[in-house]
Amino acid sequence: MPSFPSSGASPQKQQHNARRRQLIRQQRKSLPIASVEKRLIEEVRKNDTLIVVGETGSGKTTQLPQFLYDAGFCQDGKVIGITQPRRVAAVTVAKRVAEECNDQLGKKVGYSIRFDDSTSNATRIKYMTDGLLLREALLDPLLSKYSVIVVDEAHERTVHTDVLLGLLKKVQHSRSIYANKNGKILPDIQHQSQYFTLKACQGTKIDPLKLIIMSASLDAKCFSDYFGSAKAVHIQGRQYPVDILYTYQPESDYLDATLVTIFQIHLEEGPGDILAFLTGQEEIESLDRLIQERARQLPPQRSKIWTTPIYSSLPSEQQMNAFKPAPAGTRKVVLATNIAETSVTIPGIKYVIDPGMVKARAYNPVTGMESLIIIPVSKAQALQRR
Ligand SMILES: Nc1ncnc2c1ncn2[C@@H]1O[C@H](COP(=O)(O)OP(=O)(O)OP(=O)(O)O)[C@@H](O)[C@H]1O
Repeated sequence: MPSFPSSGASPQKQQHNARRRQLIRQQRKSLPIASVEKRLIEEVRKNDTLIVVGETGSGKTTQLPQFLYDAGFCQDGKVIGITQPRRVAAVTVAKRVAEECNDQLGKKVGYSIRFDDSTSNATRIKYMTDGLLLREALLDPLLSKYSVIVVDEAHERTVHTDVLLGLLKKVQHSRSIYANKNGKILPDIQHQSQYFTLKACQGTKIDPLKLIIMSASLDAKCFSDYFGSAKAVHIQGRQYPVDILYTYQPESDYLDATLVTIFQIHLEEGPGDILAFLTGQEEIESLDRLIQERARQLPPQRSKIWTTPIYSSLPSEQQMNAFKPAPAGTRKVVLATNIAETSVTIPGIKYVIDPGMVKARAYNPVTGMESLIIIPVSKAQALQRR
């Protein structure tokens, strides 16, 4: 939780808070993105659309909005909006950034997802799902309260993200016309729909909309072409080195292989929590049962494993358990679907097991129906899981 200089806090608590703030400052400084802050801001000033590609963990999601805020992009009460494909990412990142700003969630930094809105009039850095921004655009077609919109994890290419990108391109166009005409609606506006949208905003000061498209693994050229040769910036480096170990042969039963690997790590490797990627609730529950059974057969001092699931249909409060630290001497094993793949940082994870499968929606042209099928992950997804 964020810490505040509270007169009521005990000296130990104040000391703890000061140490935590110091640690967060150091963590922020050590992120690869910290060394390119100036350059990024210059590029955003020069270009209306910017594509930012950087390794997972380089600090894009948490730091760039803070750089933009510090550079004055929230003057005149404007808001920086950051979209995420998943609710859990919007919530956890907003909490982290509020803590980094040493502020209460819902003040300078907040999140807004369907049925849960932590923002207030003071919010200037707003994390939200892409679906939520689409809904906002129905009420305010120029998205006039935003100075910058950051579309994060654009490589996911969900229907919402793709529709949003098309819509944002139009919004940018309308806003630049409006800004160039000093807010006057002139009769030379061709499309009626554009005319009415602009007319509704007559008298309000509207600047061009800055758009930033981000990911660790997107095909920058494809996005750049779509946005009229938009500039792409690559951020080099990651926060921690990663060793990647593969199985010699493909595993026919990846669930069993995951179980074996979890116990190999637990019994043979040093401390650190484990994150295993599975395809859905059923697999997660069945692996959870198998882990409990096997753990019961271990000697008491080695049986301390705490499993915690995270998948989209799990209630939000239960999803948050995955972010809690394990009791001392216990190893946490997070069993997750691809919900934990992007923009979600689970503290304490040292080992990641990726069987390389995902449950995806697929259209069957023979039956004319959509169904969920288990398929190998894309390269982009595999990169995100590292
Ligand atoms: N909820 C959190 N709790 C603790 N630390 C966090 C949290 N979120 C982020 N961090 C820290 O901030 C660092 C940068 O995370 P950030 O999400 O900004 O990176 P990113 O480049 O956007 O990665 P990705 O491509 O996976 O979204 C992480 O490596 C971690 O050290």
